[in-house]
Amino acid sequence: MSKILIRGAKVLGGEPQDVLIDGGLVAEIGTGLSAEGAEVVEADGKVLLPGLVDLHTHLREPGREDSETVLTGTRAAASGGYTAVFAMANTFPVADTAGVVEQVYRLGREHGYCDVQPIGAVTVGLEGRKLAELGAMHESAAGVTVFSDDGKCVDDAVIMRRALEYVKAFGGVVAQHAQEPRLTEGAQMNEGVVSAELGLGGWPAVAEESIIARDVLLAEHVGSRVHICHLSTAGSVEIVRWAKSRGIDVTAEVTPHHLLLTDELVRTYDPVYKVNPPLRTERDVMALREALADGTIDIVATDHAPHPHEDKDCEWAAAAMGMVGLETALSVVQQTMVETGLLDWTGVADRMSAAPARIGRADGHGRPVSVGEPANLTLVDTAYRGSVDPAGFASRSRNTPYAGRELPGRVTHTWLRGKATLVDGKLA
Ligand SMILES: NC(=O)N[C@@H](CC(=O)O)C(=O)O
Repeated sequence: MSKILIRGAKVLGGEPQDVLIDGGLVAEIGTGLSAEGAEVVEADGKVLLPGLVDLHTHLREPGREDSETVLTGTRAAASGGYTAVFAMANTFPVADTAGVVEQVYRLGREHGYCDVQPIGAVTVGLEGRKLAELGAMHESAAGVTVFSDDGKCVDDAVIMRRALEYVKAFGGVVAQHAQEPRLTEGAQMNEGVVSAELGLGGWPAVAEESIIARDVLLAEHVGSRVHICHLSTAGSVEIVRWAKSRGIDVTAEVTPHHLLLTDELVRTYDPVYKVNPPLRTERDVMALREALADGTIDIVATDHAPHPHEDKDCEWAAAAMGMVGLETALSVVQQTMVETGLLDWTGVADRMSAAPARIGRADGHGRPVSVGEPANLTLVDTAYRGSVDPAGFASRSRNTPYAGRELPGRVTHTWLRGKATLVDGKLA
């Protein structure tokens, strides 16, 4: 395996240093390191971060290869600086058996762009009625630790309780998509001033918050760990803050789009802004940013949800929900969290690498950038300014809300165990 010398990189935004990769590991860090026998990458003051880890990605394979595959999704991940992604279970067939999760896991390893850690469904067929074979998925070659019916809420309290009890036995975690189904029947967007004006069915904050409140109490009751997907409201933040102060073992994520965009955008009627949970208000956005900064929200997760154009380029009500996110996540976080002074690069490394790896138990990922650790790394040109051009995406889908928008920062290199997956912004 080749030697690589990354010269003059600001490790986690600190003073420029050289980082030598050898044998798939970080071999040396210092100034004026010898380049003998090594390929040199001039970092020129770019920021070096641990490879990013996404706890919430939709790769769509098997079943919806028209929107994404494990190959195209992991190429998109490498382009965005990711070295590991957790693949959601809402595929066709659903990832509710050892067979399906092993297939997805194996495809990730074969392609080699980014490690794929499958998430197992909580219930058979995501139907919410009967627990899936959680133990068998954990025992399989895929070693599933995270379980989620994402896209659907595990709304039956008894099923949720049983799932929490079951995964406790092997240190797993249930990642809840918090959406009370009856309160969101016919819902099209955030319930508020804009939905009233547009006459679109409202999706109340309480539909999310009531499930989070129930589930942190259930987690406390059974002494298990629960993770809350894509928090979108100020009230959800308050509940998670309260639960953590009580010592409940809860973690939470926020998506880049909920850190930046609001429901005002729905006035365009452009379904690119249609997403689950919906874009909320400015007040919610500010509360989510503060919660990510103070650690109430543990991680940024993309909820990368690719859809083919025929599922998005239609009238609002008929359009699919979701946005792609892997290739723009770090730029949105730079804009909303770093350039606002809410997080430094050490904080970003925690929220986008160390903490998601810890929650999902992704071995070898989210490790500090230090000697002896696996060389899972990403190099970011933080001074770059440019507008987003979806035509350049590695993802098979183009449903980004940022087309034509200027965002800061660009990932130039990604290394997975010392092997380059992205070089000068181009996939290896
Ligand atoms: N986040 C989304 O808007 N969409 C997700 C599923 C979901 O959470 O509804 C998808 O799979 O497309």
